[in-house]
Amino acid sequence: MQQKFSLVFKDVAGDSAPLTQIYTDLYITEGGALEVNQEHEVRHMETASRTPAAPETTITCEDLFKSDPRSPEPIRLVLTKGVAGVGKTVLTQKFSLDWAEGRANQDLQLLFPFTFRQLNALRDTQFSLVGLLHHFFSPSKGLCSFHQLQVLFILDGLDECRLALDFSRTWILTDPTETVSLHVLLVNLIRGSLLPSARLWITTRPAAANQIPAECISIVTEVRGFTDPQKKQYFRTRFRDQSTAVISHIKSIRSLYIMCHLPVFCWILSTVLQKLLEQTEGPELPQTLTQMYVHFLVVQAKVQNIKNHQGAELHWAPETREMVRSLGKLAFEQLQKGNLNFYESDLSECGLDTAVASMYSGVFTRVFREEAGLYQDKVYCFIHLSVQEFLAALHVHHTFFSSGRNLLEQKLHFKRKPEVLHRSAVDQALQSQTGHLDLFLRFLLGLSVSTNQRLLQGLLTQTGSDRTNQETIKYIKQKLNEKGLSAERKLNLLHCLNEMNDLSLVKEIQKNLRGGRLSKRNMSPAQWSALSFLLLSSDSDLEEFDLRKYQASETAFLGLCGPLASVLSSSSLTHLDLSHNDLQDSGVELLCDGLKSAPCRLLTLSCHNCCLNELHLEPNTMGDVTLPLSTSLYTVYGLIGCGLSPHSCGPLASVLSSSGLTRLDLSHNYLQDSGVELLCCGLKSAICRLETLRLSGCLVSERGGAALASTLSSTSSHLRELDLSYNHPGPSAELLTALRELCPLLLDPAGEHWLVPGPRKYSCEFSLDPNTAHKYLLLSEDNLTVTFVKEQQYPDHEDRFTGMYSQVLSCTGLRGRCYWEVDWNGEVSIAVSYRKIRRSGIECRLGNNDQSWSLTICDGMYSVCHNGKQTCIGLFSSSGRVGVFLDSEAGALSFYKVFSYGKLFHLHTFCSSFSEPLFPGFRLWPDSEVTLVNLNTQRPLEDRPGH
Ligand SMILES: Nc1ncnc2c1ncn2[C@@H]1O[C@H](COP(=O)(O)OP(=O)(O)OP(=O)(O)O)[C@@H](O)[C@H]1O
Repeated sequence: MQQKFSLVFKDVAGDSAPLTQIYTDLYITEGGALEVNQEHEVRHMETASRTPAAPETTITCEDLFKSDPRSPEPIRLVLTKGVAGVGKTVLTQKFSLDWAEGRANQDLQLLFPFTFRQLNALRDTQFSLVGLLHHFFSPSKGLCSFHQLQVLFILDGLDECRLALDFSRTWILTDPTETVSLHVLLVNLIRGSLLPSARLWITTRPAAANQIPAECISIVTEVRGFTDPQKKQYFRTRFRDQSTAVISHIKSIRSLYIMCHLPVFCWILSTVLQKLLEQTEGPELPQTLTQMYVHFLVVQAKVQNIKNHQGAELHWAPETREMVRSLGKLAFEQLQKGNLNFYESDLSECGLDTAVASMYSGVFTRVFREEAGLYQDKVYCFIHLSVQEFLAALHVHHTFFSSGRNLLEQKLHFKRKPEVLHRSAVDQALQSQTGHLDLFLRFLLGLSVSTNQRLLQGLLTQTGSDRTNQETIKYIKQKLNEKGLSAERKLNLLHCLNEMNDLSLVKEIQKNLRGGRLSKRNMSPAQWSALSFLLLSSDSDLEEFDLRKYQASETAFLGLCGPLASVLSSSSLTHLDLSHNDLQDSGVELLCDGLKSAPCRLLTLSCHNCCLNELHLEPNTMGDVTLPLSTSLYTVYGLIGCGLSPHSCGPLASVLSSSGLTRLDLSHNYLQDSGVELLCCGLKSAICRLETLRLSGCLVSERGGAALASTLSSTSSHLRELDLSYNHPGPSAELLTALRELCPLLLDPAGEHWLVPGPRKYSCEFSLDPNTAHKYLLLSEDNLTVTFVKEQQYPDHEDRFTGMYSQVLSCTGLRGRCYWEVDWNGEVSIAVSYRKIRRSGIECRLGNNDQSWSLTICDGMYSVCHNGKQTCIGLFSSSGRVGVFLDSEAGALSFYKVFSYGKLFHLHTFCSSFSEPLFPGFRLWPDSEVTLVNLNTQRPLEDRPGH
């Protein structure tokens, strides 16, 4: 075993290196459901990159079989899944070598590593378990009883298994000496009928994981590839002195850096870079995905030529050219059929005879590999699906430009215009539900770039200059503006433009972002997609995107929902704060696409004050796929709602119990007891990872409080922080208080009066301060109304506003949660301000400095302003009522339009950390008036004249 696993391939020439020297630690997580993965591995990898999501439990190779002290069950079967090339095989080799060399897992007395490829070759042979072990492991001869021994079987690559593992119909076998078909033997070993005390470790790509019945599996782990530090470690080991320059080059090209998440890509990239660095000083390093694969192919060809022509550095010798073309044909034809593994018959269909194929696999060891089937079929595959897609694109490109035949449409064209081929490729890729042609398209378009064609001179026919690609670029941009395309497909089109070196869309967006604005422009769908592309490929790690920085208007926000959905589904964005936004159904629908996607790694979702009054959850439509969060958030303006209906809350519990969400802020929403009870079902699940739950002001009373208390006392709860302030838990508060040690708790203020929907329950009273009133303002006797009048004679006072702005402040500074309403007439600013605001000069204008925030209504036009930055909201009416809600601790100041029947329409929310008490204040223009409404005694608005 030491001999077998101590060396791994180091480079394309077939040189090996010690595994212990090359091996870089992998990021492995514990948990995760079985899933059917229809995603392409490369896209999956792009999505799974960036920083690992925080609360995942990582596990080391040594601890795989260590039982959880809380669980009495020993670990019998570990299922490790991971996409192609993520390092599963290398991991099992490292495990075996560490064991064989006495470094780890020494409690095991016997270890039998198998690959399913090896077993496939014996699929028609009958074996007993003992016989099988004797067949593969000669030192085990003479061994026929395992009962007293700690034994581990490793079965690598379940996805390649060609044996029919039928767990429901295979009869029970318990005798390790009884000879049976191999599939019977394996089924019984896996389900524990045969050698129940033996441990098993099965590795698989995700798509095949569900072949093993859940009841047979003790734990599921996932190899996630390299984290950023691990990527760097890999390149440090590979490049030593040159590693700093190599790492900084790779980091500068985001798409390549992201791909290095996958060890097999690190290997491909290292191979290319190593050769380029050896050949020239200061070489031009690959900038796009196509360029990297082109270099990879060139490196292989050179190695081949050097072997065949005694070191002469021919670029494309005729036999190499033929070889690449035949492989391209095979790649394309099998890609169309969806095949990743091929047999001799497949090769001969492509005109490749097996002897030639063996030669190819011997030479192109790291492009194409032949698996050693002992007696049966030989199996061939490309080292990674992306290599197959690249060669397939090469074949389609070459066929079109050399013969005029468009293989995608089976049509012959006399004029070989690139756009004709490209259009059909774009159309076909866009029609795919699964995106199976996305990468193929990227390569095909990348191959049209002249620098790539120059590198392949002698293999490819030149197709003209980059100018001939303009038609294709125009077509892609046109597609990006069309309706009905999924965010994923759009993103791929952006990648295609990148491969074609067209950065015009992205540059437009960068210009907008630099200008700090997204709202002023009416952005096209293509530009919104470009924004999401930019967000995903930005050099800085995207954990947080603060839309507020760009002053997005409501329309801008809705426009962003689509891109955000694709960001969610294809990045590891971990925190999303949508608080104080009018999501609207259409925006929500778009966002949900992203929230539902399996790779979404969202941990924190804040919907603080989103007027979220019903959480409606759709049933999981994707079988076993783990849905991190599949909510549809329905927005209703005003905080009057209908509460969570029981049927819609059941699925919420299941979402919580299948997601890694750690923080959920549902404050100021209308959840009620029934909603909270259902939420608790999810919280109690062993998988739920929620640590912080904010339910402040959610109309929770005793029943909800009791449900939360019982959840907190359950062993599986991870909750470490619960905010139940502004609710009425009643006697259940005592139960909750008793659990403070387990989970810090915010219960105060509490009381029945908080069980009223909407912010009016936070209403506060204050009056205006005559000493602050400008000389054109007259206060009523009770200091609750202010009117613009002719000049008044007021005594001088240091607090009085003087100069050109007719303003007044309240007597009282406010903190915490406060709500007030004002009736206004004419043209006014409704504002809050720190006390220290200046009282004269341009600086004192409410909203025009960093100490005040205002809503101004002039000519029926509403606008908000802080620190001189004004944003228009829209046209409404020339008189009416405005509600103001301040939650200084949450850092939110919201303005609402109040309709005559009491409903609130959210206008705007300022988010800021308010460091001092805020004084309500007003600015009035001629013929205007403002009255503070006493919310306790007021008559309904419609009873009064003028409304
Ligand atoms: N831990 C590691 N350290 C260094 N290189 C690694 C590591 N894991 C994998 N590699 C590199 O990646 C290549 C692919 O890895 P491996 O064959 O283990 O992937 P896999 O997950 O088994 O893929 P598949 O599902 O296609 O069989 C290896 O040949 C090796 O070059």
